[in-house]
Amino acid sequence: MTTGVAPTESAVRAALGKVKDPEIGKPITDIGMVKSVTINDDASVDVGIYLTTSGCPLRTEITQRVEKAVADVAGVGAVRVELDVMDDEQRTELRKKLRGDKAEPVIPFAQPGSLTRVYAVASGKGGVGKSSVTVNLATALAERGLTVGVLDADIYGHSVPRMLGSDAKPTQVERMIMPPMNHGVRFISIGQFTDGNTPVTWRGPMLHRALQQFLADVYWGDLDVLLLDLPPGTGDVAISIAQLIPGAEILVVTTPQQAAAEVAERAGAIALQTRQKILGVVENMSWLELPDGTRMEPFGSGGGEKVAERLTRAVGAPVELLGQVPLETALREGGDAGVPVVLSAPDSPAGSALRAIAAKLAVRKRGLAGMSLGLDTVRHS
Ligand SMILES: Nc1ncnc2c1ncn2[C@@H]1O[C@H](COP(=O)(O)OP(=O)(O)OP(=O)(O)O)[C@@H](O)[C@H]1O
Repeated sequence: MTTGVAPTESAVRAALGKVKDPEIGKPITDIGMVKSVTINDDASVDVGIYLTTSGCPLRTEITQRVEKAVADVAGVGAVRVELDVMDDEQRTELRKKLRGDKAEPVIPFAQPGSLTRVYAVASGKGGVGKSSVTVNLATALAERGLTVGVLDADIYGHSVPRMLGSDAKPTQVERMIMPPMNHGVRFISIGQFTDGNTPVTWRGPMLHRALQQFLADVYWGDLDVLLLDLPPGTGDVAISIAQLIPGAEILVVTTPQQAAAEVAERAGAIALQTRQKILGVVENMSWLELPDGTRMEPFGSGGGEKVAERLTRAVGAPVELLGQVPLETALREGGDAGVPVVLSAPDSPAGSALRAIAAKLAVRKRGLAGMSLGLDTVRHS
């Protein structure tokens, strides 16, 4: 924006202070990424930027953000961005800045005072739409302005990256893993660390260690919500999560058809055993809307409500049916195309239902999650 007024370095630096690194989510001026600012006589500006790694997949985006911010400063002519890469010392500095000086990474969500709500999405069996619900809720929450992460811990299915429409790999800065982001959602999947579609057959301690790493070594930033896509059924992963993040709450996804008693019993048993709170139930594939507007219920009806009722009795605290999501081609297509239905067809019946569930989750108070379990009473009754 050339105005005849010569641009000042402080104005350019102030503009750079508004540019955030897409992965780290902090201003580039705060994390040592601005190497130099040179204002030339012809009002053009040269900006030197340090990338965290040479293979940084976001170099183009960072360059564009910097160019745009600087070009908007009064008096600035052409903008040139020159990229450089941090050396080891600078990366260590960055890690310390983000992580503090701790030798061993800790799980931020397990620390007292953590403000991140952690929702572990579970189902009694596979194929009920657990990953679809996770990804859509995450995207809808991000749309509402929340900072959201998804950890795909479904070691059998890991479909989160596909459903979020990104095959980007995480980058690594020192021992920190930077999660890629799409549709405003940061995500990490076991699938990003395995070759192709090789199924992962980790069990027990190895799996526990992998989860611990994903929770501690990944730089998630200050999340409002972290959603965990658990493998179907109950087992090692649910127990590990409860140990690693005691405040995580369980969100149960079921279909109307599922044997309510069975699902509720298992989820309830896990919650009691791990002393976790059950956030609520989402019924998926509830009905199919026919062209004439009538509803067909291929999987029967009432499953979600029954699961919620039984869970309420099992844990002795109210468990709500948070919503019912109809069967819809747009939802499946959105998952396949990597654009969740809450974005591709937000006003479709499934898109609206999922957004309404996200709205319920969004208004829950930060930091209170899992604090009052009320389960001790149940254990003794
Ligand atoms: N409401 C719906 N309408 C149409 N298709 C759906 C709906 N919910 C899920 N699907 C489709 O059903 C298939 C299974 O869904 P998804 O992968 O989300 O289930 P899952 O419970 O996570 O399965 P797994 O745990 O085995 O990975 C996907 O192809 C998905 O697009």
